[in-house]
Amino acid sequence: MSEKILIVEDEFIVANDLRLMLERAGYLVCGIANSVPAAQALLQLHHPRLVLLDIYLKGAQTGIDLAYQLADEGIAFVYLSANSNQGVLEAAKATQPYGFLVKPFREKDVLVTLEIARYRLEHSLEARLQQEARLQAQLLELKNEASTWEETLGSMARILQHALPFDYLVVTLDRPQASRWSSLLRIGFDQYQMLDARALSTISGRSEADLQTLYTQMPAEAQSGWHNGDAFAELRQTQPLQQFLATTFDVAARLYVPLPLPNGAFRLAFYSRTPDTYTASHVALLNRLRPALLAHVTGETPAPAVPVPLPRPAASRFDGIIGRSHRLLQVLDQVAQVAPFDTSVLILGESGTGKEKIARALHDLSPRKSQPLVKVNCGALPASLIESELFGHEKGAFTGAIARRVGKFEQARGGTIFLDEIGEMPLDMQVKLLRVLQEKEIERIGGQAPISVDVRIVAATNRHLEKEVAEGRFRLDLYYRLNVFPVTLPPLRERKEDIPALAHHFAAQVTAKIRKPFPGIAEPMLTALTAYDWPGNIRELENILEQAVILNDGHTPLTLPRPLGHPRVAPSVSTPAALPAVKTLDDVKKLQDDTEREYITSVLRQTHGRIRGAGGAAELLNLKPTTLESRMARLGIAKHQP
Ligand SMILES: Nc1ncnc2c1ncn2[C@@H]1O[C@H](COP(=O)(O)OP(=O)(O)OP(=O)(O)O)[C@@H](O)[C@H]1O
Repeated sequence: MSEKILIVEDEFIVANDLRLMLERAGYLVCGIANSVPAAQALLQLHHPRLVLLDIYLKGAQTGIDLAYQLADEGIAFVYLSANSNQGVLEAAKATQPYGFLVKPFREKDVLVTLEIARYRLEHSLEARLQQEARLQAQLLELKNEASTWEETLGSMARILQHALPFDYLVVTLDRPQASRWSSLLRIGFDQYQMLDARALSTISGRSEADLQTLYTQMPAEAQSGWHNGDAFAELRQTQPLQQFLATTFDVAARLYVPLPLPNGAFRLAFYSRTPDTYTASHVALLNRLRPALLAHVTGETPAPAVPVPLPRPAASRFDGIIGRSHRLLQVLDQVAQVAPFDTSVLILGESGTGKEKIARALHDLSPRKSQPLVKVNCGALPASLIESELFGHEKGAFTGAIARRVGKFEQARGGTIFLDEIGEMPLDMQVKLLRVLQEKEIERIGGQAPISVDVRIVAATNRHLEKEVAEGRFRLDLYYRLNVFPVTLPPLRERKEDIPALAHHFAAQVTAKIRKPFPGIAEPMLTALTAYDWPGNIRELENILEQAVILNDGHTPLTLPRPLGHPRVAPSVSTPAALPAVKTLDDVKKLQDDTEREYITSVLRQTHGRIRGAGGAAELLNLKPTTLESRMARLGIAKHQP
């Protein structure tokens, strides 16, 4: 093996124990450092690929300070820590370590954690190199496309976005005769709006001349650099352009890279609304891409006088995923980034945030898209069935195994398996799953020989997996294997700007399904939807819209079917997927009437038959009492009973 490893630990006895342990396992320990400067010197000398890193060290700097440097240099690191407080753990976690070992450690845990770290390093390195090669090729291709300066910039933005996130980009081309600048605002996945001084003036209310001055009189910085969060807030105090961009586009971080040309420079300034977006690795990436980025600069054509919206790519890569909030776009960027590779992906997020939808998008964007995507709901399977469900069984393997059964892993061969609710998987199955991940082989129950399977694993959970690990319900080694590429879906309350588009989407979907006109959504309903916190996330929103459509008369805009946050009073209204087969218009009408009758009856049951007044059924249903009464008459609901 002879993998080089550095130990950064200030307790000599601990460090020495580790050294012996690692050497026994075949690692090459290239040194022991007890402080950050000592570690930096050894890093320069030996270039190890792995570092075991204590948090508290001799001197002022901690292991967390060193971790940022290690991450930038692509060196895998595993923290060694005694039980630290929550704040320190949070700070350590933010550096995205490859593993965590809590003192005192068992030899087995150290070796397993290091093995996982190596696996993750190889996979992330491989993925990074492949991604860079792809970026280079795509940027170089731009040179061959005959297009305007605007189109070239738009394509460049699209190519860079997934490796280098931004919400706004300013590109300046300095030439001895003149300088020119262009700017792009991200308005959707793969969609950008070109903004020149005139467009910016419309948005901000400042004069065009003013803006021209602001953009052109920025001192040209010679050095690359980035300002995140507080550092950007400080920069705003001294640079009026940054102040303008922060207030106009709500940006909170900036990355700046000047790329020198033989006579001039090509300058890129990326801005993000997420305060901690940029790192040295982004600067390094842009410098590596420099030849490809500059290749098209010389082939520019003059800009048209009027700003043009950039053309939309023919088909969005995320059809059916509604929303363009900054938080959702970040997730889609990650998905686009990881989709082409075989890397395992762990999708995290509260219930109903769209984890399954993202898993499908991931599969559809991958080279496996023409092969099956097989879903397994680990939470819904009894422990006794899960093994046979996943791996299959041979005829006669156990009582009741009357025929051979092919498991989900085999069904997914060449494709993707989506392990939903992975946090619910029993511990003994977790061991077997780990084996599949390591060996890429499964064994049918009662089978004679292992069967090799080429399957990409996408798992999802709404549980806090680290807590599950801490409480002994989830294996640490499996967690690290699955957590190679985590994607976290934000809850709906953190991206409220997506609510109106989602509401329209669901209403249109249900009306089309039950062939009812869609008269739009009333403004007060939209306001209430946006104000609400959505504990059930998108699924809850979808249900509300479905109920609103069913109760709607087909002419007046949709109104809330019940006060939001009010517990559902009707027996569950079926989701569109579960609607019975609807073949004729009469079926549609009957279905609508049945659902409406059921719903109104259950509300009346809750109000003990009271229609009018505060807390009455009419108020709960957001209807006029007279409207409710006439609906009840039509549906044959007696007033006094339900
Ligand atoms: N961005 C989106 N655009 C349109 N529909 C969405 C979006 N996100 C989720 N949905 C819809 O919301 C519903 C819930 O999504 P999904 O089942 O993917 O959530 P989940 O996080 O997997 O839920 P759970 O944790 O309960 O399994 C589905 O009907 C899905 O189609």
